[in-house]
Amino acid sequence: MEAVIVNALSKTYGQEAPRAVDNVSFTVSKGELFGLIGPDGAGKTSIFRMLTTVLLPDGGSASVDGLDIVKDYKEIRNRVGYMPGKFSLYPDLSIEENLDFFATVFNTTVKENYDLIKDIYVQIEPFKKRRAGKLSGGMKQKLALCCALIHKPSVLFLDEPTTGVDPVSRKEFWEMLRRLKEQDITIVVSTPYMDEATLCDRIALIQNGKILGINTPANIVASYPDTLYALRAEPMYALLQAVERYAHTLDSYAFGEYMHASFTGDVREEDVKTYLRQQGIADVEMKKTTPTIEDCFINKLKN
Ligand SMILES: Nc1ncnc2c1ncn2[C@@H]1O[C@H](COP(=O)(O)OP(=O)(O)OP(=O)(O)O)[C@@H](O)[C@H]1O
Repeated sequence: MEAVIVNALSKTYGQEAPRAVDNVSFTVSKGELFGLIGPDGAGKTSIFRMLTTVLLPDGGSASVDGLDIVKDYKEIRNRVGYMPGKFSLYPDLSIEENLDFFATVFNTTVKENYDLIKDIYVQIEPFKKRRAGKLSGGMKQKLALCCALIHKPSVLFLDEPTTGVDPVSRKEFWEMLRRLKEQDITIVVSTPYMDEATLCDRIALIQNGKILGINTPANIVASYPDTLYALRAEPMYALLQAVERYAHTLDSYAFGEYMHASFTGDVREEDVKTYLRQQGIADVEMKKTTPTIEDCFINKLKN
């Protein structure tokens, strides 16, 4: 069964502006962990806001848990949990006061649904008297997740939950999401971190309000159309410029301590190295590399 159905959803802010969300369609199955992957301004937040009924679409339709986001907005609000990208807690309330507050808003108690948040809450419980404004990024994020879960939603929307959080807390957070998924909660999560994309069951790559592709991370990587190389030489900027100038280069960009590049099919590794030697770049390390989601994203943007 589909937990979320999005059909040609659109949103424009103001008359002159380009569409922030442009004819977006996708579905999310019950119990699926679905990722919206895209850079700042891609339209992720606008999609979340429409699906959680805090923003009206101006085109298309969508349903969550079988309910229409416009007609059934009141009922949807009881069924979804929403963790907005920006800090959503009350900084002057303590951890336990924040949680109690969210439970009360939804006519429930922390006790009633404690099982659902237990794993996460025990990690911040020692600090339960501390004000939310004084918590570390990772702790705030755990508390925000508890608050979004406390009314036992069937669909959880998490907008960039790990932005600005340290790597260890990010890893823990994704482990928590996998455990929630086992409890049959459908999760739609957005992230600008490409490495997190691989942790989703399926992802939608999104840019300028449009979906560039939807598939499992493995299938997205498998559908990368060219042979991708990682190259390195000293100095890197000379290598980058030389590869960019090369007539047979399809795509080239810096990637960590390497650069990534793809070439037209008729070019062999030796040809590239010969060309680079002619350009005065001798000691080139060049190897085939498996594309990451980020490479796939860059490739789709170009085509
Ligand atoms: N209230 C608003 N008024 C005008 N334009 C807006 C408004 N909210 C968003 N936009 C514009 O709509 C586009 C999509 O923004 P949105 O916040 O949905 O993207 P995003 O992928 O969530 O990015 P971010 O992580 O920066 O929030 C952007 O160009 C943004 O400037």
